[in-house]
Amino acid sequence: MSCSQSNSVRVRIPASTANLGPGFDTLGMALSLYAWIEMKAADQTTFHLYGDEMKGIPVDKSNLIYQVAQSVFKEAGVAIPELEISMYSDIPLTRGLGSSASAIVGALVAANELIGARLTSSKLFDMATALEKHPDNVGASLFGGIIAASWDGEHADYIRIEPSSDLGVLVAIPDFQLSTSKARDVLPEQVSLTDAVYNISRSSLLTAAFAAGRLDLISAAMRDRIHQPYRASLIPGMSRILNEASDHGALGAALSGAGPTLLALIDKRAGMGQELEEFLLRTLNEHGITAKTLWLEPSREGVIRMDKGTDQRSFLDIIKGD
Ligand SMILES: Nc1ncnc2c1ncn2[C@@H]1O[C@H](COP(=O)(O)OP(=O)(O)OP(=O)(O)O)[C@@H](O)[C@H]1O
Ligand SMILES: N[C@@H](CCO)C(=O)O
Repeated sequence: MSCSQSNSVRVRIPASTANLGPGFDTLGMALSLYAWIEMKAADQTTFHLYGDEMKGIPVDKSNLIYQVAQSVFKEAGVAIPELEISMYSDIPLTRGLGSSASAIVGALVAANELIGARLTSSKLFDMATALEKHPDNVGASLFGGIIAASWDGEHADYIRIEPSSDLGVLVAIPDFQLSTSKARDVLPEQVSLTDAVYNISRSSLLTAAFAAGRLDLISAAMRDRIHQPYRASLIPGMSRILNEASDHGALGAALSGAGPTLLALIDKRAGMGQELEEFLLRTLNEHGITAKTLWLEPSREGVIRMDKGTDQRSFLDIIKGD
């Protein structure tokens, strides 16, 4: 592989929320919270990880970013065994905001750009979904906006929906981590036909409501019976928040991904919802959970390459300035 040692690729990847209530493993949305990855071929593999969210991430070849990059090179039939990888992230780890998906998507796209974009975005989506095991987080981080996706074990299909410009997002991020595998372990092997129909109807309605910009339907459509009730014991206060968030100004509320973050959607035309924010924090506090809130937007852009076009800043300048 003739890849100049000085060529580097820098990408910005959005966080994501998966499931959006009833759309378990299928409906995701990109969020305006980001991670950045810089990658270049090197003589020896080195890592530069910046920021509090990178604590505990391995800095050897077992690192997820390195491993994913190598899978791209293998798929494309090229060899770049040694890499210099820099990463900064504002996406909290293991909280239900798609940190693993952002790392996978960033690594896939950076590695693919490094070799001249030999793999298609559809191939990258399939590889990302195979790694993450479900398409909702990775689809949102790749393509931005709202993603409805399905996965047959080999190929992922998706439709991207442009989020309404009136849609705002409030997340309450508890001060504890909950791994996706632990949150999946509490789910039942089977659900009843009644619960399946309950979810299919709401997930279909929610997808159509997003596509049509019908924010008034979100409250009814965001209810779920196949994952949130089973995960409630892992997040004290969650059931009350999901049941009562609409009384405090939310269009709807859901567990974000596998949790523990809770997400509420709002109509920005109605104001920024201080009462809603206080309700979320107070309810979690009453259940012994401390949390921080963030006001976010849907991210219309998915992963983007930052070293093209206007942005010529160094990686460290991005960390300081963005
Ligand atoms: N930048 C990174 N580099 C290496 N590993 C990472 C990185 N970001 C995340 N990971 C791995 O992913 C794990 C978190 O994945 P997990 O699926 O449990 O949570 P999440 O992706 O934050 O949330 P969710 O999937 O529910 O939205 C971390 O514990 C870490 O092992
Ligand atoms: N759809 C996944 C998202 C977490 O990665 C779940 O809820 O388990």
